[in-house]
Amino acid sequence: MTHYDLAIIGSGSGNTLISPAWDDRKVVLVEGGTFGGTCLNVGCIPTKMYVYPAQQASAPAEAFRLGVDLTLDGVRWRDIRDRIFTRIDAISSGGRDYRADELENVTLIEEYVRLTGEKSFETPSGDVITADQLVIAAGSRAVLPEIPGIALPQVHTSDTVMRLDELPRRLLIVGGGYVSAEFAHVFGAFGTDVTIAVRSGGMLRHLDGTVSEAFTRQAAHQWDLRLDTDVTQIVANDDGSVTARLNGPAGPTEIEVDVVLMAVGRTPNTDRIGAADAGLDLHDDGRLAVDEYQRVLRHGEPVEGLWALGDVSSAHQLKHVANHEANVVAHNLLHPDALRASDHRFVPAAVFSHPQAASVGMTEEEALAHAEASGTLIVTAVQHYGSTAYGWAMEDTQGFAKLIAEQSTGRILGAHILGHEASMIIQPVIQAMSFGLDAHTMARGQYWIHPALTEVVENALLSLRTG
Ligand SMILES: Cc1cc2nc3c(=O)[nH]c(=O)nc-3n(C[C@H](O)[C@H](O)[C@H](O)COP(=O)(O)OP(=O)(O)OC[C@H]3O[C@@H](n4cnc5c(N)ncnc54)[C@H](O)[C@@H]3O)c2cc1C
Ligand SMILES: NC(=O)c1ccc[n+]([C@@H]2O[C@H](COP(=O)([O-])OP(=O)(O)OC[C@H]3O[C@@H](n4cnc5c(N)ncnc54)[C@H](O)[C@@H]3O)[C@@H](O)[C@H]2O)c1
Repeated sequence: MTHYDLAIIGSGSGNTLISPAWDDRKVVLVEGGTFGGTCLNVGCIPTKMYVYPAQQASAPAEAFRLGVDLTLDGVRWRDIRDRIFTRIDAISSGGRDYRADELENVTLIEEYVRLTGEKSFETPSGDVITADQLVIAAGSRAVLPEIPGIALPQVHTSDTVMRLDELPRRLLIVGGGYVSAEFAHVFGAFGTDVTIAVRSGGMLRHLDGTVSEAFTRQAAHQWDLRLDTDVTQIVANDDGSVTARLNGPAGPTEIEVDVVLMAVGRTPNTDRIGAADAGLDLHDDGRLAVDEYQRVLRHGEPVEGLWALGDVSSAHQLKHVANHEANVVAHNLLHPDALRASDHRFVPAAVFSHPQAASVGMTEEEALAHAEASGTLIVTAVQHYGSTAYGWAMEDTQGFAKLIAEQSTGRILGAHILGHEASMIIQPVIQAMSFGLDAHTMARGQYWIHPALTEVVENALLSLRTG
Protein backbone atom coordinates (compact mmCIF):
# COMPACT_ATOMS: atom_id res chain seq x y z
CA MET A 1 0.00 0.00 0.00
CA THR A 2 1.33 3.45 -0.91
CA HIS A 3 0.04 6.69 0.53
CA TYR A 4 0.01 10.05 -1.28
CA ASP A 5 -0.94 13.58 -0.37
CA LEU A 6 -2.96 13.88 -3.56
CA ALA A 7 -4.28 11.26 -5.99
CA ILE A 8 -5.97 12.14 -9.30
CA ILE A 9 -7.83 9.63 -11.47
CA GLY A 10 -7.88 10.86 -15.08
CA SER A 11 -5.36 12.92 -17.04
CA GLY A 12 -7.80 15.14 -18.98
CA SER A 13 -8.68 18.24 -17.01
CA GLY A 14 -7.41 16.33 -13.95
CA ASN A 15 -3.86 16.76 -15.23
CA THR A 16 -4.08 20.54 -14.78
CA LEU A 17 -4.35 20.19 -10.99
CA ILE A 18 -0.66 19.45 -10.51
CA SER A 19 0.68 22.96 -10.03
CA PRO A 20 4.01 24.01 -8.48
CA ALA A 21 2.10 24.36 -5.17
CA TRP A 22 2.38 20.55 -4.92
CA ASP A 23 6.13 20.42 -5.54
CA ASP A 24 6.99 19.37 -1.99
CA ARG A 25 4.14 16.88 -1.67
CA LYS A 26 3.59 13.38 -3.05
CA VAL A 27 1.15 13.23 -5.95
CA VAL A 28 -0.08 10.28 -8.01
CA LEU A 29 -1.81 10.71 -11.37
CA VAL A 30 -3.64 7.70 -12.78
CA GLU A 31 -4.44 7.29 -16.46
CA GLY A 32 -5.65 4.00 -17.89
CA GLY A 33 -6.11 5.28 -21.45
CA THR A 34 -4.28 7.77 -23.63
CA PHE A 35 -2.57 10.54 -21.70
CA GLY A 36 -4.41 13.86 -21.96
CA GLY A 37 -7.95 12.47 -22.04
CA THR A 38 -10.85 12.91 -24.41
CA CYS A 39 -10.60 16.53 -25.58
CA LEU A 40 -6.99 16.30 -26.68
CA ASN A 41 -6.96 12.81 -28.16
CA VAL A 42 -10.43 12.02 -29.48
CA GLY A 43 -12.62 15.04 -28.75
CA CYS A 44 -12.68 18.80 -29.18
CA ILE A 45 -9.24 19.26 -30.65
CA PRO A 46 -9.01 16.67 -33.43
CA THR A 47 -12.67 17.18 -34.40
CA LYS A 48 -12.15 20.90 -34.89
CA MET A 49 -8.91 20.19 -36.74
CA TYR A 50 -11.13 18.25 -39.17
CA VAL A 51 -13.89 20.87 -39.17
CA TYR A 52 -11.56 23.60 -40.37
CA PRO A 53 -10.43 21.81 -43.56
CA ALA A 54 -14.06 20.72 -44.04
CA GLN A 55 -14.98 24.42 -44.15
CA GLN A 56 -12.32 24.93 -46.81
CA ALA A 57 -13.68 22.00 -48.80
CA SER A 58 -17.18 23.54 -48.64
CA ALA A 59 -15.93 26.80 -50.14
CA PRO A 60 -16.79 26.07 -53.80
CA ALA A 61 -20.47 25.56 -53.00
CA GLU A 62 -20.54 28.74 -50.89
CA ALA A 63 -18.58 30.87 -53.35
CA PHE A 64 -20.64 29.97 -56.42
CA ARG A 65 -23.64 32.09 -55.47
CA LEU A 66 -21.31 35.06 -54.87
CA GLY A 67 -20.01 34.84 -58.43
CA VAL A 68 -16.76 33.10 -57.60
CA ASP A 69 -16.16 29.80 -59.36
CA LEU A 70 -13.95 27.48 -57.36
CA THR A 71 -13.40 23.80 -57.85
CA LEU A 72 -12.37 21.27 -55.27
CA ASP A 73 -9.63 19.16 -56.77
CA GLY A 74 -9.49 16.65 -53.98
CA VAL A 75 -9.26 15.93 -50.30
CA ARG A 76 -6.15 14.13 -49.09
CA TRP A 77 -7.69 12.29 -46.14
CA ARG A 78 -4.51 10.56 -45.03
CA ASP A 79 -2.54 13.82 -45.17
CA ILE A 80 -5.18 15.58 -43.09
CA ARG A 81 -5.38 12.68 -40.63
CA ASP A 82 -1.62 12.38 -40.26
CA ARG A 83 -1.12 16.14 -39.89
CA ILE A 84 -3.71 16.19 -37.09
CA PHE A 85 -2.51 13.17 -35.18
CA THR A 86 1.20 13.80 -35.62
CA ARG A 87 0.61 17.03 -33.75
CA ILE A 88 -1.80 15.64 -31.16
CA ASP A 89 0.06 12.43 -30.42
CA ALA A 90 3.24 14.41 -29.76
CA ILE A 91 1.42 16.64 -27.25
CA SER A 92 -0.03 13.59 -25.53
CA SER A 93 3.26 11.72 -25.30
CA GLY A 94 5.14 14.89 -24.29
CA GLY A 95 2.66 15.43 -21.45
CA ARG A 96 2.93 11.81 -20.43
CA ASP A 97 6.74 11.88 -20.34
CA TYR A 98 6.75 15.09 -18.32
CA ARG A 99 4.51 13.56 -15.66
CA ALA A 100 6.22 10.15 -15.75
CA ASP A 101 9.85 11.20 -15.80
CA GLU A 102 10.47 14.83 -15.03
CA LEU A 103 8.74 15.61 -11.75
CA GLU A 104 10.28 13.85 -8.77
CA ASN A 105 7.23 14.24 -6.58
CA VAL A 106 4.76 12.91 -9.17
CA THR A 107 4.08 9.24 -9.91
CA LEU A 108 2.16 8.24 -13.04
CA ILE A 109 0.18 4.97 -12.91
CA GLU A 110 -0.92 3.81 -16.36
CA GLU A 111 -3.70 1.39 -15.48
CA TYR A 112 -7.47 1.53 -15.03
CA VAL A 113 -8.08 1.60 -11.30
CA ARG A 114 -11.11 0.81 -9.14
CA LEU A 115 -12.09 2.44 -5.89
CA THR A 116 -11.73 0.31 -2.75
CA GLY A 117 -12.97 3.00 -0.40
CA GLU A 118 -13.68 6.72 -0.31
CA LYS A 119 -10.07 7.73 -0.83
CA SER A 120 -8.39 4.51 -1.86
CA PHE A 121 -8.18 2.44 -5.02
CA GLU A 122 -6.40 -0.56 -6.43
CA THR A 123 -4.70 -1.28 -9.71
CA PRO A 124 -5.26 -4.47 -11.73
CA SER A 125 -1.64 -5.35 -10.91
CA GLY A 126 -2.53 -5.37 -7.21
CA ASP A 127 -1.17 -2.07 -5.85
CA VAL A 128 -3.37 -0.32 -3.33
CA ILE A 129 -3.17 3.45 -3.17
CA THR A 130 -4.51 5.68 -0.42
CA ALA A 131 -4.49 9.48 -0.37
CA ASP A 132 -5.31 12.40 1.90
CA GLN A 133 -7.18 13.95 -1.02
CA LEU A 134 -8.53 12.18 -4.09
CA VAL A 135 -9.87 13.83 -7.25
CA ILE A 136 -12.04 11.74 -9.55
CA ALA A 137 -11.71 13.18 -13.07
CA ALA A 138 -12.42 9.95 -14.93
CA GLY A 139 -14.54 11.43 -17.73
CA SER A 140 -17.11 9.65 -19.88
CA ARG A 141 -17.15 7.24 -22.80
CA ALA A 142 -19.21 6.74 -25.95
CA VAL A 143 -22.33 4.62 -25.52
CA LEU A 144 -22.79 1.59 -27.77
CA PRO A 145 -26.44 0.49 -28.00
CA GLU A 146 -27.17 -3.23 -28.03
CA ILE A 147 -27.83 -3.73 -31.74
CA PRO A 148 -26.93 -7.00 -33.50
CA GLY A 149 -23.74 -6.30 -35.44
CA ILE A 150 -22.54 -3.47 -33.16
CA ALA A 151 -19.15 -5.19 -32.68
CA LEU A 152 -18.36 -5.34 -36.41
CA PRO A 153 -15.06 -3.61 -37.34
CA GLN A 154 -16.92 -1.26 -39.70
CA VAL A 155 -18.82 0.19 -36.72
CA HIS A 156 -17.00 3.08 -35.08
CA THR A 157 -17.40 5.73 -32.40
CA SER A 158 -15.82 9.17 -32.34
CA ASP A 159 -12.82 7.47 -30.67
CA THR A 160 -11.85 5.61 -33.83
CA VAL A 161 -13.55 7.18 -36.84
CA MET A 162 -11.00 9.98 -37.14
CA ARG A 163 -8.18 7.45 -37.63
CA LEU A 164 -9.70 5.53 -40.55
CA ASP A 165 -7.19 4.61 -43.26
CA GLU A 166 -9.46 5.68 -46.08
CA LEU A 167 -12.15 8.29 -46.44
CA PRO A 168 -15.32 6.16 -46.55
CA ARG A 169 -17.42 6.44 -49.70
CA ARG A 170 -20.66 5.92 -47.75
CA LEU A 171 -21.18 6.63 -44.03
CA LEU A 172 -24.19 5.99 -41.81
CA ILE A 173 -24.29 8.11 -38.65
CA VAL A 174 -26.63 6.97 -35.88
CA GLY A 175 -27.84 9.77 -33.57
CA GLY A 176 -28.78 13.41 -34.01
CA GLY A 177 -26.66 15.28 -31.46
CA TYR A 178 -23.30 17.05 -31.37
CA VAL A 179 -21.10 14.25 -32.70
CA SER A 180 -23.52 13.41 -35.48
CA ALA A 181 -23.83 17.03 -36.64
CA GLU A 182 -20.08 17.68 -36.58
CA PHE A 183 -19.01 14.49 -38.33
CA ALA A 184 -21.78 14.78 -40.93
CA HIS A 185 -20.27 18.16 -41.83
CA VAL A 186 -16.71 16.85 -41.95
CA PHE A 187 -17.34 13.71 -43.97
CA GLY A 188 -20.00 15.34 -46.15
CA ALA A 189 -17.68 18.22 -47.07
CA PHE A 190 -14.92 15.76 -47.90
CA GLY A 191 -17.17 13.96 -50.38
CA THR A 192 -18.58 11.02 -48.41
CA ASP A 193 -22.26 10.16 -48.96
CA VAL A 194 -23.65 10.74 -45.47
CA THR A 195 -26.88 9.21 -44.17
CA ILE A 196 -28.06 10.09 -40.68
CA ALA A 197 -30.54 7.95 -38.75
CA VAL A 198 -32.19 9.83 -35.91
CA ARG A 199 -34.71 8.05 -33.76
CA SER A 200 -36.61 11.27 -32.92
CA GLY A 201 -38.17 13.91 -35.17
CA GLY A 202 -35.22 16.34 -35.38
CA MET A 203 -31.52 17.02 -34.90
CA LEU A 204 -29.92 18.95 -32.02
CA ARG A 205 -33.08 18.64 -30.00
CA HIS A 206 -31.35 19.82 -26.82
CA LEU A 207 -31.23 23.31 -28.37
CA ASP A 208 -33.95 25.96 -28.59
CA GLY A 209 -36.82 24.71 -30.77
CA THR A 210 -36.32 27.38 -33.47
CA VAL A 211 -32.65 26.44 -33.83
CA SER A 212 -33.28 22.72 -33.79
CA GLU A 213 -35.97 23.03 -36.48
CA ALA A 214 -33.84 25.27 -38.71
CA PHE A 215 -30.77 23.05 -38.31
CA THR A 216 -32.83 19.95 -39.11
CA ARG A 217 -34.15 21.60 -42.29
CA GLN A 218 -30.66 22.55 -43.42
CA ALA A 219 -29.32 19.11 -42.50
CA ALA A 220 -31.94 17.49 -44.74
CA HIS A 221 -30.67 19.60 -47.67
CA GLN A 222 -27.08 18.47 -47.18
CA TRP A 223 -27.32 14.88 -46.02
CA ASP A 224 -29.69 11.95 -46.39
CA LEU A 225 -31.53 12.56 -43.12
CA ARG A 226 -33.84 9.80 -41.87
CA LEU A 227 -35.93 11.03 -38.96
CA ASP A 228 -37.98 8.84 -36.60
CA THR A 229 -35.74 6.00 -37.66
CA ASP A 230 -34.15 3.21 -35.60
CA VAL A 231 -31.23 1.04 -36.64
CA THR A 232 -32.22 -2.53 -35.82
CA GLN A 233 -29.30 -4.56 -37.17
CA ILE A 234 -25.95 -4.23 -38.94
CA VAL A 235 -24.80 -7.11 -41.15
CA ALA A 236 -21.38 -7.59 -42.78
CA ASN A 237 -21.27 -8.02 -46.56
CA ASP A 238 -18.67 -10.04 -48.51
CA ASP A 239 -17.15 -6.92 -50.14
CA GLY A 240 -16.22 -5.31 -46.80
CA SER A 241 -19.26 -3.05 -46.64
CA VAL A 242 -22.15 -3.46 -44.20
CA THR A 243 -25.90 -3.40 -44.57
CA ALA A 244 -27.79 -1.53 -41.87
CA ARG A 245 -31.42 -2.43 -41.31
CA LEU A 246 -33.49 0.64 -40.51
CA ASN A 247 -37.02 0.99 -39.25
CA GLY A 248 -38.59 4.34 -40.09
CA PRO A 249 -41.93 5.98 -40.86
CA ALA A 250 -42.21 4.04 -44.14
CA GLY A 251 -41.43 0.71 -42.42
CA PRO A 252 -38.30 -1.42 -42.57
CA THR A 253 -35.62 -0.60 -45.12
CA GLU A 254 -31.93 -1.34 -45.72
CA ILE A 255 -28.92 0.77 -46.56
CA GLU A 256 -25.46 -0.34 -47.64
CA VAL A 257 -22.52 1.70 -46.33
CA ASP A 258 -18.78 1.33 -45.75
CA VAL A 259 -18.65 2.71 -42.21
CA VAL A 260 -21.17 3.23 -39.41
CA LEU A 261 -20.56 5.93 -36.78
CA MET A 262 -22.47 5.43 -33.54
CA ALA A 263 -23.10 8.88 -32.02
CA VAL A 264 -25.73 8.21 -29.40
CA GLY A 265 -24.28 9.94 -26.37
CA ARG A 266 -21.68 9.42 -23.67
CA THR A 267 -21.95 7.85 -20.24
CA PRO A 268 -19.86 8.82 -17.18
CA ASN A 269 -17.14 6.35 -16.19
CA THR A 270 -18.47 5.92 -12.65
CA ASP A 271 -19.28 2.23 -13.25
CA ARG A 272 -15.70 1.50 -14.30
CA ILE A 273 -14.21 3.11 -11.20
CA GLY A 274 -16.70 1.29 -8.95
CA ALA A 275 -18.26 4.46 -7.52
CA ALA A 276 -21.50 2.76 -6.43
CA ASP A 277 -19.63 -0.06 -4.65
CA ALA A 278 -17.62 2.60 -2.79
CA GLY A 279 -20.94 3.99 -1.52
CA LEU A 280 -20.75 7.28 -3.43
CA ASP A 281 -23.96 9.06 -4.47
CA LEU A 282 -24.91 8.90 -8.15
CA HIS A 283 -27.47 10.73 -10.26
CA ASP A 284 -29.94 8.67 -12.31
CA ASP A 285 -27.76 9.11 -15.42
CA GLY A 286 -24.75 7.62 -13.59
CA ARG A 287 -22.94 10.88 -12.81
CA LEU A 288 -21.23 11.30 -9.45
CA ALA A 289 -23.17 13.67 -7.21
CA VAL A 290 -21.13 16.67 -6.07
CA ASP A 291 -21.91 19.85 -4.15
CA GLU A 292 -21.18 23.37 -5.41
CA TYR A 293 -17.56 23.06 -4.22
CA GLN A 294 -17.10 19.87 -6.32
CA ARG A 295 -17.01 17.71 -3.16
CA VAL A 296 -18.32 14.19 -3.80
CA LEU A 297 -21.42 13.26 -1.81
CA ARG A 298 -22.10 10.12 0.16
CA HIS A 299 -25.57 9.73 1.68
CA GLY A 300 -26.10 13.36 0.69
CA GLU A 301 -23.10 14.65 2.67
CA PRO A 302 -19.73 15.77 1.25
CA VAL A 303 -16.85 13.38 1.87
CA GLU A 304 -13.85 15.29 3.23
CA GLY A 305 -10.97 15.36 0.75
CA LEU A 306 -12.91 13.66 -2.08
CA TRP A 307 -13.54 15.73 -5.20
CA ALA A 308 -14.84 15.22 -8.73
CA LEU A 309 -14.85 17.31 -11.89
CA GLY A 310 -15.66 17.17 -15.56
CA ASP A 311 -17.73 14.60 -17.43
CA VAL A 312 -17.71 12.09 -14.56
CA SER A 313 -19.88 14.40 -12.46
CA SER A 314 -21.03 17.27 -14.68
CA ALA A 315 -24.40 17.69 -16.36
CA HIS A 316 -22.49 19.49 -19.14
CA GLN A 317 -20.14 17.22 -21.03
CA LEU A 318 -18.02 20.14 -22.21
CA LYS A 319 -14.32 20.86 -21.94
CA HIS A 320 -14.70 24.49 -20.81
CA VAL A 321 -16.87 23.22 -17.95
CA ALA A 322 -14.33 20.52 -17.00
CA ASN A 323 -11.60 23.18 -17.06
CA HIS A 324 -13.63 25.58 -14.93
CA GLU A 325 -14.35 22.86 -12.38
CA ALA A 326 -10.67 21.88 -12.39
CA ASN A 327 -9.76 25.49 -11.51
CA VAL A 328 -12.25 25.38 -8.65
CA VAL A 329 -10.90 22.06 -7.37
CA ALA A 330 -7.29 23.27 -7.75
CA HIS A 331 -8.11 26.13 -5.39
CA ASN A 332 -10.19 24.08 -2.96
CA LEU A 333 -7.57 21.34 -2.57
CA LEU A 334 -5.19 23.95 -1.18
CA HIS A 335 -7.70 26.16 0.68
CA PRO A 336 -10.05 23.92 2.66
CA ASP A 337 -11.13 26.86 4.83
CA ALA A 338 -11.94 29.20 1.93
CA LEU A 339 -13.74 27.01 -0.57
CA ARG A 340 -14.81 28.36 -3.96
CA ALA A 341 -18.03 27.31 -5.67
CA SER A 342 -18.37 26.40 -9.33
CA ASP A 343 -20.34 28.83 -11.47
CA HIS A 344 -22.74 26.98 -13.74
CA ARG A 345 -25.15 29.86 -14.31
CA PHE A 346 -24.39 30.56 -17.96
CA VAL A 347 -22.73 27.60 -19.61
CA PRO A 348 -22.39 28.16 -23.35
CA ALA A 349 -21.96 25.50 -26.01
CA ALA A 350 -21.41 25.37 -29.73
CA VAL A 351 -21.91 22.72 -32.39
CA PHE A 352 -19.23 23.09 -35.04
CA SER A 353 -21.29 21.83 -37.94
CA HIS A 354 -22.57 23.45 -41.11
CA PRO A 355 -24.21 25.69 -40.07
CA GLN A 356 -22.69 26.31 -36.66
CA ALA A 357 -25.03 26.52 -33.68
CA ALA A 358 -24.21 28.27 -30.42
CA SER A 359 -26.29 28.76 -27.31
CA VAL A 360 -26.23 30.05 -23.77
CA GLY A 361 -28.90 30.25 -21.12
CA MET A 362 -32.54 29.31 -21.40
CA THR A 363 -34.30 28.10 -24.52
CA GLU A 364 -37.57 29.84 -25.28
CA GLU A 365 -39.42 26.82 -23.92
CA GLU A 366 -37.47 27.04 -20.63
CA ALA A 367 -37.90 30.83 -20.47
CA LEU A 368 -41.67 30.50 -20.86
CA ALA A 369 -41.75 28.00 -17.99
CA HIS A 370 -39.56 30.35 -15.94
CA ALA A 371 -41.89 33.26 -16.72
CA GLU A 372 -44.93 31.30 -15.65
CA ALA A 373 -43.29 30.16 -12.41
CA SER A 374 -41.98 33.63 -11.53
CA GLY A 375 -44.96 35.67 -12.74
CA THR A 376 -42.79 37.66 -15.16
CA LEU A 377 -43.06 38.26 -18.89
CA ILE A 378 -40.45 37.41 -21.47
CA VAL A 379 -39.72 38.95 -24.84
CA THR A 380 -37.87 37.39 -27.77
CA ALA A 381 -36.23 38.82 -30.88
CA VAL A 382 -35.01 36.98 -33.95
CA GLN A 383 -32.52 38.81 -36.16
CA HIS A 384 -31.46 37.32 -39.47
CA TYR A 385 -27.87 37.57 -40.64
CA GLY A 386 -29.30 38.69 -43.98
CA SER A 387 -30.70 41.85 -42.38
CA THR A 388 -27.23 43.23 -41.65
CA ALA A 389 -24.56 44.56 -43.98
CA TYR A 390 -22.19 41.66 -43.38
CA GLY A 391 -25.04 39.25 -44.04
CA TRP A 392 -25.63 41.00 -47.40
CA ALA A 393 -21.94 40.58 -48.18
CA MET A 394 -22.30 36.88 -47.47
CA GLU A 395 -25.66 36.65 -49.33
CA ASP A 396 -26.74 34.76 -46.23
CA THR A 397 -30.30 33.49 -46.22
CA GLN A 398 -30.26 31.06 -43.29
CA GLY A 399 -28.39 32.48 -40.29
CA PHE A 400 -30.12 34.11 -37.34
CA ALA A 401 -29.70 35.13 -33.72
CA LYS A 402 -32.54 34.64 -31.27
CA LEU A 403 -32.41 36.47 -27.95
CA ILE A 404 -34.73 36.04 -24.99
CA ALA A 405 -35.00 38.58 -22.16
CA GLU A 406 -37.15 39.42 -19.17
CA GLN A 407 -39.56 42.12 -20.35
CA SER A 408 -39.51 44.37 -17.26
CA THR A 409 -35.78 44.38 -16.51
CA GLY A 410 -34.18 43.60 -19.86
CA ARG A 411 -32.20 40.80 -18.18
CA ILE A 412 -30.99 38.48 -20.92
CA LEU A 413 -32.16 34.93 -20.30
CA GLY A 414 -30.89 33.13 -23.37
CA ALA A 415 -29.18 33.47 -26.73
CA HIS A 416 -29.33 31.02 -29.63
CA ILE A 417 -27.45 31.58 -32.84
CA LEU A 418 -27.38 29.48 -35.99
CA GLY A 419 -25.04 30.39 -38.81
CA HIS A 420 -21.55 31.44 -39.81
CA GLU A 421 -19.18 31.61 -36.79
CA ALA A 422 -22.07 31.45 -34.33
CA SER A 423 -19.58 30.21 -31.72
CA MET A 424 -17.76 33.54 -31.90
CA ILE A 425 -20.53 36.08 -32.29
CA ILE A 426 -22.37 34.72 -29.24
CA GLN A 427 -19.49 35.63 -26.91
CA PRO A 428 -20.63 39.23 -26.14
CA VAL A 429 -23.98 37.85 -24.98
CA ILE A 430 -22.25 35.34 -22.70
CA GLN A 431 -20.30 38.26 -21.29
CA ALA A 432 -23.43 40.38 -20.77
CA MET A 433 -25.22 37.55 -18.99
CA SER A 434 -22.23 36.70 -16.80
CA PHE A 435 -21.68 40.29 -15.73
CA GLY A 436 -25.35 41.23 -15.44
CA LEU A 437 -25.64 43.74 -18.31
CA ASP A 438 -29.24 44.25 -19.41
CA ALA A 439 -30.11 44.19 -23.12
CA HIS A 440 -30.45 47.96 -23.57
CA THR A 441 -27.22 48.85 -21.72
CA MET A 442 -25.37 46.24 -23.66
CA ALA A 443 -26.69 47.44 -27.01
CA ARG A 444 -26.32 51.18 -26.41
CA GLY A 445 -23.46 51.28 -23.91
CA GLN A 446 -20.70 50.36 -26.33
CA TYR A 447 -19.63 50.71 -29.95
CA TRP A 448 -20.33 47.82 -32.28
CA ILE A 449 -17.92 47.64 -35.18
CA HIS A 450 -19.63 48.39 -38.48
CA PRO A 451 -20.24 46.42 -40.62
CA ALA A 452 -19.12 43.36 -38.66
CA LEU A 453 -21.32 40.29 -38.26
CA THR A 454 -21.72 41.11 -34.57
CA GLU A 455 -24.28 43.71 -35.70
CA VAL A 456 -26.68 40.75 -35.83
CA VAL A 457 -26.41 40.59 -32.05
CA GLU A 458 -26.60 44.37 -31.65
CA ASN A 459 -29.77 44.54 -33.75
CA ALA A 460 -31.35 41.60 -31.95
CA LEU A 461 -30.71 43.39 -28.63
CA LEU A 462 -32.30 46.56 -29.98
CA SER A 463 -35.31 44.59 -31.23
CA LEU A 464 -36.11 43.24 -27.77
CA ARG A 465 -39.16 45.14 -26.49
CA THR A 466 -38.00 45.54 -22.90
CA GLY A 467 -38.57 48.12 -20.20
C1 LIG B 1 -15.94 13.87 -30.52
C2 LIG B 1 -16.00 14.85 -29.37
C3 LIG B 1 -15.89 16.19 -29.62
C4 LIG B 1 -15.97 17.10 -28.57
N1 LIG B 1 -15.88 18.42 -28.85
C5 LIG B 1 -15.99 19.33 -27.85
C6 LIG B 1 -15.90 20.71 -28.12
O1 LIG B 1 -15.74 21.14 -29.27
N2 LIG B 1 -16.01 21.58 -27.08
C7 LIG B 1 -16.20 21.14 -25.80
O2 LIG B 1 -16.31 21.96 -24.89
N3 LIG B 1 -16.27 19.81 -25.51
C8 LIG B 1 -16.17 18.90 -26.50
N4 LIG B 1 -16.24 17.57 -26.21
C9 LIG B 1 -16.40 17.15 -24.81
C10 LIG B 1 -15.04 17.17 -24.05
O3 LIG B 1 -14.11 16.41 -24.78
C11 LIG B 1 -15.22 16.59 -22.65
O4 LIG B 1 -16.25 17.28 -21.98
C12 LIG B 1 -13.94 16.74 -21.84
O5 LIG B 1 -12.84 16.21 -22.53
C13 LIG B 1 -14.10 16.03 -20.49
O6 LIG B 1 -12.90 16.16 -19.76
P1 LIG B 1 -12.65 15.30 -18.43
O7 LIG B 1 -11.35 15.75 -17.88
O8 LIG B 1 -13.86 15.33 -17.59
O9 LIG B 1 -12.54 13.79 -18.94
P2 LIG B 1 -11.52 13.11 -19.95
O10 LIG B 1 -10.76 14.08 -20.74
O11 LIG B 1 -12.30 12.07 -20.66
O12 LIG B 1 -10.46 12.42 -18.98
C14 LIG B 1 -10.78 11.31 -18.22
C15 LIG B 1 -9.62 10.35 -18.27
O13 LIG B 1 -9.79 9.39 -17.21
C16 LIG B 1 -9.31 8.15 -17.66
N5 LIG B 1 -9.95 7.12 -16.84
C17 LIG B 1 -11.27 6.81 -16.81
N6 LIG B 1 -11.49 5.83 -15.91
C18 LIG B 1 -10.30 5.55 -15.36
C19 LIG B 1 -9.90 4.61 -14.37
N7 LIG B 1 -10.77 3.81 -13.76
N8 LIG B 1 -8.58 4.54 -14.07
C20 LIG B 1 -7.68 5.34 -14.70
N9 LIG B 1 -8.00 6.24 -15.63
C21 LIG B 1 -9.31 6.35 -15.95
C22 LIG B 1 -9.72 8.10 -19.12
O14 LIG B 1 -8.89 7.19 -19.82
C23 LIG B 1 -9.55 9.55 -19.56
O15 LIG B 1 -8.32 9.78 -20.20
C24 LIG B 1 -16.15 16.63 -27.23
C25 LIG B 1 -16.24 15.25 -26.98
C26 LIG B 1 -16.17 14.37 -28.03
C27 LIG B 1 -16.26 12.89 -27.75
N1 LIG C 1 -18.89 20.97 -29.90
C1 LIG C 1 -19.01 20.37 -28.72
O1 LIG C 1 -18.99 20.99 -27.67
C2 LIG C 1 -19.13 18.87 -28.67
C3 LIG C 1 -18.89 18.08 -29.79
C4 LIG C 1 -19.04 16.71 -29.68
C5 LIG C 1 -19.42 16.14 -28.47
N2 LIG C 1 -19.64 16.94 -27.40
C6 LIG C 1 -20.07 16.37 -26.10
O2 LIG C 1 -20.12 14.98 -26.18
C7 LIG C 1 -21.41 14.52 -25.81
C8 LIG C 1 -21.76 13.32 -26.61
O3 LIG C 1 -22.10 13.67 -27.95
P1 LIG C 1 -23.16 12.81 -28.75
O4 LIG C 1 -23.47 13.47 -30.02
O5 LIG C 1 -22.72 11.40 -28.74
O6 LIG C 1 -24.42 12.86 -27.77
P2 LIG C 1 -25.71 13.81 -27.77
O7 LIG C 1 -26.32 13.59 -26.44
O8 LIG C 1 -25.40 15.17 -28.22
O9 LIG C 1 -26.64 13.16 -28.89
C9 LIG C 1 -27.02 11.81 -28.82
C10 LIG C 1 -28.04 11.52 -29.88
O10 LIG C 1 -28.29 10.11 -29.94
C11 LIG C 1 -29.69 9.84 -29.80
N3 LIG C 1 -29.78 8.55 -29.12
C12 LIG C 1 -29.56 8.28 -27.82
N4 LIG C 1 -29.67 6.96 -27.61
C13 LIG C 1 -29.95 6.39 -28.80
C14 LIG C 1 -30.16 5.07 -29.23
N5 LIG C 1 -30.11 4.04 -28.38
N6 LIG C 1 -30.42 4.85 -30.54
C15 LIG C 1 -30.46 5.88 -31.41
N7 LIG C 1 -30.26 7.17 -31.06
C16 LIG C 1 -30.01 7.40 -29.77
C17 LIG C 1 -30.22 11.04 -29.04
O11 LIG C 1 -31.59 11.17 -29.25
C18 LIG C 1 -29.40 12.17 -29.65
O12 LIG C 1 -29.92 12.53 -30.90
C19 LIG C 1 -22.34 15.70 -26.06
O13 LIG C 1 -23.44 15.66 -25.20
C20 LIG C 1 -21.47 16.89 -25.82
O14 LIG C 1 -21.60 17.30 -24.49
C21 LIG C 1 -19.51 18.30 -27.47
